[in-house]
Amino acid sequence: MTAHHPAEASPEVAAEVAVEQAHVDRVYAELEKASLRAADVEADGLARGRTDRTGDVRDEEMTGLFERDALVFAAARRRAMIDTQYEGLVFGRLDLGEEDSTAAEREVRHIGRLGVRDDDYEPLVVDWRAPAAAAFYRATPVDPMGVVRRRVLRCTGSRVVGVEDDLMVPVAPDDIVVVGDGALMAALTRSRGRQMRDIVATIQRHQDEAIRAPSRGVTEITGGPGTGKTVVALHRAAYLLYAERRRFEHGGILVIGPSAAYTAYIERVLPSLGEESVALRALGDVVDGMTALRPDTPEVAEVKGAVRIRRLLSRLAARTPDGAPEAFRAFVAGHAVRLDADVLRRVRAEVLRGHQHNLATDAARSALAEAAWRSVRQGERDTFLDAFDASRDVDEFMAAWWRQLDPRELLLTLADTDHAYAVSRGVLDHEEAAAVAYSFREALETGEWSVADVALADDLLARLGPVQDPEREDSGFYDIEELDDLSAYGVSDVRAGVRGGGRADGSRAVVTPADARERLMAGRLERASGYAHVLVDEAQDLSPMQWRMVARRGRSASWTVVGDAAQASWPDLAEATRAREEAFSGLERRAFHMDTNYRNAREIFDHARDVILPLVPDADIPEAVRETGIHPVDRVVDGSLAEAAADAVEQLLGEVDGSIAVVTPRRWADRLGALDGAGDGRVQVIDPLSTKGLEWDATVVVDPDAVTEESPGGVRVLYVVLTRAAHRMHVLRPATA
Ligand SMILES: Nc1ncnc2c1ncn2[C@@H]1O[C@H](COP(=O)(O)OP(=O)(O)OP(=O)(O)O)[C@@H](O)[C@H]1O
Repeated sequence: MTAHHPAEASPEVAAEVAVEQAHVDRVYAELEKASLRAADVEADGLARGRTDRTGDVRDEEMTGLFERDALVFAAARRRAMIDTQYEGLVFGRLDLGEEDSTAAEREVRHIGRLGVRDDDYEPLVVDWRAPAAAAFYRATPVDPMGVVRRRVLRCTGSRVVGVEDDLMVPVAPDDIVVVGDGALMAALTRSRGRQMRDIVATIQRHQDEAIRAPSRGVTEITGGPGTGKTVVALHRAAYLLYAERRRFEHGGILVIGPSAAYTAYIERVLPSLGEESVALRALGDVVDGMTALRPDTPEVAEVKGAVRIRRLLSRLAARTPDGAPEAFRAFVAGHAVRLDADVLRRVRAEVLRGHQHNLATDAARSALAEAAWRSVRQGERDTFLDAFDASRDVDEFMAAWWRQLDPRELLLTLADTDHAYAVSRGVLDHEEAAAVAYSFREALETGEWSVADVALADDLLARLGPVQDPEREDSGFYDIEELDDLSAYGVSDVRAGVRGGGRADGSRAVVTPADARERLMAGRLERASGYAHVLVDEAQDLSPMQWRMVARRGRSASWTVVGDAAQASWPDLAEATRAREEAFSGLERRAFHMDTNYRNAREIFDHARDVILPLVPDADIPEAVRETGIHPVDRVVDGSLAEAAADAVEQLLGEVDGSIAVVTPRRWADRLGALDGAGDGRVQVIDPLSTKGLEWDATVVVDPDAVTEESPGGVRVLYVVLTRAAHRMHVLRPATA
């Protein structure tokens, strides 16, 4: 499906390719030289610069040279990575000048993933994010910005394999050759792999405006399916890191997407643009120390995601923990002290008004001492308090009465239905409380948290504070070395093995109850760290509780927020919008709307549009730019659905070069699982919700009515599913019994 191979190129194209190849060769040669030179400089150059100083000027020269070479050296290393994994380092060229200029009068400027200069400090390649590259993306025939011709180079590693030109002036000067059918169309018709690619060579003008918008405040990017929202947002992250490197390298950029399948899908885009320092997190992976892939049922997800659950969490956090003593009895300074349950409850409530539980051990001890003194009031107060402080009985009591509480432990208490009823009185009805209790029993059976649980744990973490290490005195002076071994503190890398998405067939691993609990409690929950910029994709899907969780990580951040309401799977948009507005309160806003669908062939998108519009008349419908003449197949299957799906896959494997998804609701997942990995790994079987944000060359959509029925967002989720295919789509419906 690739449009041009050098072998097929006309002599005219071949000549232009040769011209570009000569320049690309120069760039690589320069990088090679600089790489060797920088290695030398690294070895001894800097030291010589310091000792053999002949004055400030020389010193500065040396430093300047070192810095430049170090940069180029880093660039050379990055280039090695780019060559092995991505498309070419140099991807664009501008010919700048007057409409009737001659070659000698025109400036030629090459654009690439990073900037490279020659020995004379002349730019051989301009970084795509530099102001000098803006015209590459912004020039149009209406506003050419001095550009006569814009050229996109297609490279494989260091080899130029094709060029695509756009003329920005009505008539090309005589010595300018214009070849190709336009780079954008060539890019869009290409086949898709398992991971998203960058679009750095073909960013469109309106996309560039969103990418280079100032970082301040909140930048909202909206638009229908396939309009490039995600890819634009990721290029924006790369741009911000370039334009304001100091600020963003310190605070960092957090990118949040809907699922682990999504983060795995997009994870190559930023490294391909030279940026690796961005934190990519799925919604089940936002809180350090906890990872969740499992979805709840739509009903439970709704209960866990709505703000009213906070009342329940607040009660959980304030409760006297299970197993805590009901009364305090001790001899202190010769007095028998007795504090009953009521007094203890009052002391606890009083302390929690001003402190987070896990950080309040000292405050609780002091408050208890005061209460004890009030109950005695004999002798010297200070003597009493000193004795209280030194008492072993008090130590023992405190260890049981005010032990450290892990948010996850509190959540798991809800697995007990009676307890769930008790703490949810007036907040949840009986049925809801029972469903929540059931969901935590599922966690205890599977050893897996649900995605919605993560936001609940984070809320509790904000109330309780992080769990504190056991007192240092306990571990003894000579044990200090062991403190480096974090496993002794229950810290393990829970992030391992998360990639790759949920199990499409809904199967469960078998685990013993003890293993399950250990897995649920593994690692340590960490307090939210603040980021300088937070980018939220598929923002329409965040529940109010998830917005609160994300907001804790962006208290002083600027934001990029990407979404499309018509693709929402969260049912109460109004409540979610309120929670989101709280996160952004007072920040300046700017909005970008994308209205061209670059993904779906028009025939496929028309099909999806006809499904959504009758039910969501105000859906944001983009214009699909690509027509193929190939209509999707939509048919009722009389015989076996699994066989029909296998046939469709077989056919599509012959028709497209790239990736294929079989999207199936839960009820058919078992029967279709065998197709996963077919076609040498080109075929993926996936559940409807996990398709959010992803795309394939072709899709087989199984039982669309069941997709709607099983999904929290109903037809909106079916709309997501029907807009994932770039080139071909089969929709298979079971015959009704
Ligand atoms: N300027 C461009 N050049 C080449 N490809 C592009 C361009 N803009 C978008 N695309 C391609 O269009 C497809 C859709 O982009 P993307 O996934 O970012 O859309 P989206 O708006 O986030 O979609 P959705 O909301 O449906 O998940 C991707 O394959 C992307 O690479």
